[in-house]
Amino acid sequence: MQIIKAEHISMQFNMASEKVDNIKEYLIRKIKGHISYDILWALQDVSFTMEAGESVALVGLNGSGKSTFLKVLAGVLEPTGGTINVRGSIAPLIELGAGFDIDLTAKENVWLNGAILGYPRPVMRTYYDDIVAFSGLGQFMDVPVKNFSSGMLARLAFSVMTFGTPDILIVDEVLAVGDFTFQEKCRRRIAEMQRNGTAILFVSHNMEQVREICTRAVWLEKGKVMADGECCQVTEQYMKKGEQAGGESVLP
Ligand SMILES: Nc1ncnc2c1ncn2[C@@H]1O[C@H](COP(=O)(O)OP(=O)(O)OP(=O)(O)O)[C@@H](O)[C@H]1O
Repeated sequence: MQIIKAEHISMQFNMASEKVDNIKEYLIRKIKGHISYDILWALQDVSFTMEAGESVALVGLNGSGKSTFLKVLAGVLEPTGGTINVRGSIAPLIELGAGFDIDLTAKENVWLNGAILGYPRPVMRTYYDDIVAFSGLGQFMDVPVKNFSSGMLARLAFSVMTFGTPDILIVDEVLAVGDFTFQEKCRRRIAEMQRNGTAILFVSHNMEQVREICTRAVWLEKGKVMADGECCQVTEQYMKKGEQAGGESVLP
């Protein structure tokens, strides 16, 4: 069963092309129509489908459009063009700390995120202890998350997003900031979710991790799909191209 169907997706960003020193100057220029923008196409005519239970990696150099595409799929960004159909629930681990209120404690944020994900309070009550235990942050649950390190935030976010069995788990580079003990735990949790039928959409610059978790890969470059196919083949093509470019930028 197809759970994601994205057709001809494009995403345009307007990048201010001159420096404005303060908000007052910005507003005056904006009212006078004196703000100029460069147009950047972060995604261009990207079509993508995903079957239930599949594990797909998005690979590509910095700025190639991976996070933008995940945000579009998760409904965080409205694409400039194209259509998207998603069947089922998405647990999005996209931006570290997104979905958290930094002034609230870790405990309050667990409840907040449970509500955002649509879990009733009695369900959250049954999951709460497991979420805390998995995060390993038991003694920090009453601390506001603004005082958390990026690794602690990643632990909390991963724990909150991966309880239950969402239809699709989106993981964007979040594992990179956790320490090796937590990365190992996350890998085991992802494998367990895969066994339970959750589809995984995974972004990482670590090709070893990508090959371990995914069977298919999609390679993005300058917002376009360069290849879509068997994971080892696509990642090899992608790395070969990178080596040939000798570290040259492929930013849009
Ligand atoms: N909110 C935004 N406003 C303006 N430009 C943006 C915005 N978000 C992304 N971009 C631009 O879109 C392009 C693609 O960015 P994106 O974050 O999707 O790349 P990425 O492949 O995830 O990169 P990385 O591997 O560095 O995380 C970049 O040039 C980036 O500057």
